[in-house]
Amino acid sequence: MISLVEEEKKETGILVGLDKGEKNFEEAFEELEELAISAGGLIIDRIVQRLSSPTAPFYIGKGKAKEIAEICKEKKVSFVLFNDDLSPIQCRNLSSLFGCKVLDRTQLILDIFAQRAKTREGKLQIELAQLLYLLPRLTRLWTHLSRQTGGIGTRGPGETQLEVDRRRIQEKIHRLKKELEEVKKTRYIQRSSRQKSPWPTACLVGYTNAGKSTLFNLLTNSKVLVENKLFATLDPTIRLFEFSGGQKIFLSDTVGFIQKLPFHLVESFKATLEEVKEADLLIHLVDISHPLSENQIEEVNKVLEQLGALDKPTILVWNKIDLVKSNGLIKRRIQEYPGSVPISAATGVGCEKLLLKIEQWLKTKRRYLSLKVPVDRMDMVAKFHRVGFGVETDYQPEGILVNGWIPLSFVSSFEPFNVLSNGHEGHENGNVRRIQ
Ligand SMILES: Nc1nc2c(ncn2[C@@H]2O[C@H](COP(=O)(O)OP(=O)(O)OP(=O)(O)O)[C@@H](O)[C@H]2O)c(=O)[nH]1
Ligand SMILES: [Mg+2]
Repeated sequence: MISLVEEEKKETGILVGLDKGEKNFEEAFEELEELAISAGGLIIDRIVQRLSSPTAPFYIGKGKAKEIAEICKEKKVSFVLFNDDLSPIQCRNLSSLFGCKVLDRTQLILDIFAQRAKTREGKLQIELAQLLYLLPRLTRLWTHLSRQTGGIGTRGPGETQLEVDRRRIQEKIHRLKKELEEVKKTRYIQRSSRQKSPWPTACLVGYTNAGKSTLFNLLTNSKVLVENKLFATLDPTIRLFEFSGGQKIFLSDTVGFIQKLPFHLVESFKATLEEVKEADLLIHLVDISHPLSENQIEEVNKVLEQLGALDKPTILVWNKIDLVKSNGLIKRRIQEYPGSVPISAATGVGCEKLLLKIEQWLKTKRRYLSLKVPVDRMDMVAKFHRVGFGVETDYQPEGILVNGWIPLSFVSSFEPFNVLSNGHEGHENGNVRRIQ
């Protein structure tokens, strides 16, 4: 529970939205408030201006801007947060009129990321995104910010770099990019050692707060931070998950997506998001209880497209079914999205079905082989054991009989041997089964 003292320490701010008549304005505005709260702010007022399009100098029109300036003075607010991105000029005009920090959606998201970044990679990426965003906005406006002592929108390079000229920022961007290249190499080495393993990687993706880390923890018995906050997870975590039948899969929990995810952020986080790009399977989690769940799917798909990962095999998972009162909604969603799976990562309901589905998918990546290997090729028997699962061996004087499930990419290396059966039948838990 938050104590009153903590409440007092929070920065107070006003939300300002421009309602251009687009659908879902209200929800996007609510999401902005959630973001502000996630960043540690306290929202004391929400102001909506209806205009068909923003005005160039003041975004919401000069009259409205003056009204807000009055409120800022009266209530001593420390920031005014806008629901869209502001141009550098709008930002400068508004902050000199309000006499406090003026933030837009992108800056806020960057700020949350800066608060959450824990690893060196995460910190480098967010710093790069902030500097890229800052560069075109580097005007006199920032001198007033540099006097602020921390707080929303000023973390990271804000306080220290603002008075530094463009050239030095560009140098820093260059350096960060180089450091990130190094990080990328390390990640690449880690990933290629995983790729040499016979087990594929599945990546949990989804809108922020969908429950990815909750499901990850449940399945892998891990303790990744779970919070009812936007962007709780920034750094990817990977664990090897073993099914009861013996198959395994690398499971990766990663950063959540959001609508209008700042472009620089996606660019800077490419090293992290490469996990998504390189994954063999995506598990797309959706909060079924969210009124805009379908929009969230679209937003996630947009980011996946930006990453070139939209065409990957994907299992759509409706999470948080424990929060849904009517079974009708769940049934409808499954009909609308054939093949999707309803679960509750919190209670574990439905997770068995999800695992079964992943297991079925894993099978499609493997083939059942049965071979007779000459006795002097024990190395191949060892390889069969290393890459296969459900492997059975029978030593006979004229050769070694082995059978089991082999990844498709390894099948050709066994082909020179006497393949007795290839993809037709398999032994599983002692039962012979026909495989399509
Ligand atoms: N009722 C209910 N709550 C859930 C369920 N799954 C997750 N939550 C809650 O939803 C909130 C967000 O969960 P996380 O697992 O942190 O979500 P995430 O997708 O990892 O979020 P980011 O890392 O921010 O992208 C937490 O408060 C969880 O306890 C569920 O099945 N039912
Ligand atoms: Mg998470």
